[in-house]
Amino acid sequence: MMLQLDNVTKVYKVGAFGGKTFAAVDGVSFDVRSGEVVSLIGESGSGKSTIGKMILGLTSITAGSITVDGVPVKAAKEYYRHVQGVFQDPFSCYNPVFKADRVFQLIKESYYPQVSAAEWDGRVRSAIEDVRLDPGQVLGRYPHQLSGGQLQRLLIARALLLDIKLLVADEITSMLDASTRIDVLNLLAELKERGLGVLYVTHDLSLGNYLAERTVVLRNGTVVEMGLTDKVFGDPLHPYTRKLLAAVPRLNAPWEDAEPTDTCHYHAGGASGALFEADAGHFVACARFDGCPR
Ligand SMILES: Nc1ncnc2c1ncn2[C@@H]1O[C@H](COP(=O)(O)OP(=O)(O)OP(=O)(O)O)[C@@H](O)[C@H]1O
Repeated sequence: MMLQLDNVTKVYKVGAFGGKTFAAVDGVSFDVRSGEVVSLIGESGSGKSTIGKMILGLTSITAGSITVDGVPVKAAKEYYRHVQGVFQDPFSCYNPVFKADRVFQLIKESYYPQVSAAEWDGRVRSAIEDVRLDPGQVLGRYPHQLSGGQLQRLLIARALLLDIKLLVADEITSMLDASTRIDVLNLLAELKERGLGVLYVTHDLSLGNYLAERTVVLRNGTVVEMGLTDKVFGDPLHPYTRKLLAAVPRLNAPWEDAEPTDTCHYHAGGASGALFEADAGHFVACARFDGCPR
């Protein structure tokens, strides 16, 4: 499986009558392959969710292309058999009027109508066990009777009932407490072992670091740095990445002052810059990277 984003741009119409436009995502290219987690990191508003939504066909692509195994994103049944998303707020994915396990029934009705009820029941139970839940404790319950972590895991189980190759996980741990969060992260790590590709969208660097082989750092809709997580975290080249990584705020020195200001695309005002390959597979956006006195 290969998810490929090629120069992807998303322009929203904004303003009272949609008279103005705003590029939420601007020329983004990266890929995700089978058996790997790629984390997409950026601050609020950097365009992470917009990228996730475009991959899932929930919003249109203004320019560029997104393909999964060469097939362009298509908001159609066959596409969703292989590509699924799980989102931040698990409660919003369930209808409070129905029991939570209705989400499994809906999958059966649209994808596996020929499977007998007994066989389906077995598949549901084993998918629930795969996400380390006890079917006896979660089946037959309403959403409000389950915790956020349980609902989140049920959504992952739902995705597993399909033949998924790519999971887009958008801030899925942000509403969970610390120990449940680690459980869900470990679950994603297991999915990767099974050969799935996972795009892990987060604003939390430590979580991205925990899971991902590769990291893509997004700022204002453009990629400022990407590469192996060890490289991006261990040898961050772009001042923006360094800022994100700086755990301790420099109280008496704004970071802008502490970094070179005249050689870097980021400081030069944020015009979209080309990505330079600074090191094997380690890319950084810097208009004059070669001259950067880092
Ligand atoms: N439907 C829309 N119409 C206009 N602008 C939008 C729309 N959806 C998102 N935006 C804008 O696009 C930018 C990127 O939004 P996006 O939700 O992708 O960011 P994000 O990185 O996922 O942020 P967060 O972490 O807060 O979810 C933001 O400035 C947002 O206000």
